[in-house]
Amino acid sequence: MPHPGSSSGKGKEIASLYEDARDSGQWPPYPPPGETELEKALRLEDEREARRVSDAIDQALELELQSTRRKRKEETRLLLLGQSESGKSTMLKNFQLHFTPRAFRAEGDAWRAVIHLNLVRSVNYIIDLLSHTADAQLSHSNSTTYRPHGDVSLHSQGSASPTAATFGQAHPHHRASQKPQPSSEIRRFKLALSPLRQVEMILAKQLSVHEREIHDPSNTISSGRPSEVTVRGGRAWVSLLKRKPQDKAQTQYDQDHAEALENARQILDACRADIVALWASEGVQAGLTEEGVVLREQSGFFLDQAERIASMSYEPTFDDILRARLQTVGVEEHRLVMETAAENGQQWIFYDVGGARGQRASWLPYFEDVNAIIFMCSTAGFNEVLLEDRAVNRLLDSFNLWKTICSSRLLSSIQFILLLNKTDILEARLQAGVQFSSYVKSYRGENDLMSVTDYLRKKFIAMHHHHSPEPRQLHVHTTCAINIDMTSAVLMRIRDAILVTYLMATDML
Ligand SMILES: Nc1nc2c(ncn2[C@@H]2O[C@H](COP(=O)(O)OP(=O)(O)OP(=O)(O)O)[C@@H](O)[C@H]2O)c(=O)[nH]1
Ligand SMILES: [Mg+2]
Repeated sequence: MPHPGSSSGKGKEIASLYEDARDSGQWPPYPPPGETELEKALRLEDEREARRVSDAIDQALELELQSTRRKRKEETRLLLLGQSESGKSTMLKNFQLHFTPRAFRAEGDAWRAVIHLNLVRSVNYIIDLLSHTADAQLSHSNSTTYRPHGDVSLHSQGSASPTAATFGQAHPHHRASQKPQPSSEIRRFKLALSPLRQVEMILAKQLSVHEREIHDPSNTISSGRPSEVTVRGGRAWVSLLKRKPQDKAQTQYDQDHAEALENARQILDACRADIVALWASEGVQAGLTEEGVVLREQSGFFLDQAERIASMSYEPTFDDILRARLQTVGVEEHRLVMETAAENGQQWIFYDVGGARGQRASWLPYFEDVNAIIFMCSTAGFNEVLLEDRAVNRLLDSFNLWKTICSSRLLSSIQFILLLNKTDILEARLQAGVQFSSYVKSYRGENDLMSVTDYLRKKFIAMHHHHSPEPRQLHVHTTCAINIDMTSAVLMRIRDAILVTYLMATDML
């Protein structure tokens, strides 16, 4: 909208004088000493003009504010919060799949490169881990990976609050320090799969992966897992990777890009049999067990489907896309224009944030002006530590984050939705005999999924009650965000809850 004073330089100048005088608390400005009648008449004319310009500015600002408010009322804004890997982006994908299936399907191709990079990084990680003897030993002490014998390092940070949980201390177990040299089998795999280093480089480059992410085996091994995929420039990679090689009207850059990806696919396809053999090898599995690495439970794990995914004809399925891991950096805005009959045309705006500790400061500006918060907690975090701070237990970090979010005054009148996610991993661990009570000392219930999720639900509700500045609605659901059917039932309930808030905000209820 043009500025009311912009057409008149003089008007603007006078308006600014007028503002200065008003800011200094002196209005109307004192007449200059010795003012003649003519000067006085000119001054009064200037003042009238200044007042007119200033009023016009105020009026324009007010109109703009009203229009923004009206527009915002027509949109539903949702903020996804939670620690890294709690499943925020995966939940967003579920929303896209359910409410904007056409747009989401169009992104399928773009996800292929991310899935390929996830797969290739797992392969390169295994080879590095099992062939770097000394580094591999380092990884054992630093790993964030779940260990069946419960030797994840935890810090008890119990507080006097009635909602604080008490976590068990670590029982580090030390292994003998000698480790065999890489076996001839690993050396053979290393040679056969060496072209995958190039594939990793190509994919990282095409996805615009952060430079610090480009492969460094020692970093990867010491983190105890394949490196994360983090892209630069928000969602730009999606539109870039959506283009097909046969598209007309491509720039040279687009063509080079498509060719590079095609190249990567061909190399991957040529290595397919060796990738499958690597993962099927008893020696490799024994080596991973020896290192205490459970890749199957890690984000972006695709080795079980390597045969299908590494093939030249591979098309990502929705299941694959939900399992793909792409770390969020900063805050991404996703505008969903609903395609479903009941919501057709409605706009839902999701703010998907990076959940790692270093990212959390960027959340604050989004606290104002959202209709609801969806807070995600990984229930599987009870025996895991944060990647960015291995001294901190994941569940305890979620508890503390939840308390902070609940106590924020900015959010006091916002609707809260809490999703207790990754229940599939939680259940698998409990069934494997990992005792929840060994990590959460205050837990007295049975070691099964129902009892543990019930405990967590009550704990989070109690914290919400205790820390909220004023009473507020809270909806709690247990989820497995990679399970489309289970999640779709939860989505309907979230949609209903949000719709009620939306109708209330637009004075329709
Ligand atoms: N097994 C299982 N995996 C899940 C579930 N939810 C998410 N994941 C996987 O966990 C990984 C991390 O999920 P994301 O959605 O990327 O996590 P995030 O909260 O967005 O993490 P940041 O972007 O780092 O803040 C992905 O590979 C998902 O496929 C779940 O319920 N069960
Ligand atoms: Mg994310």
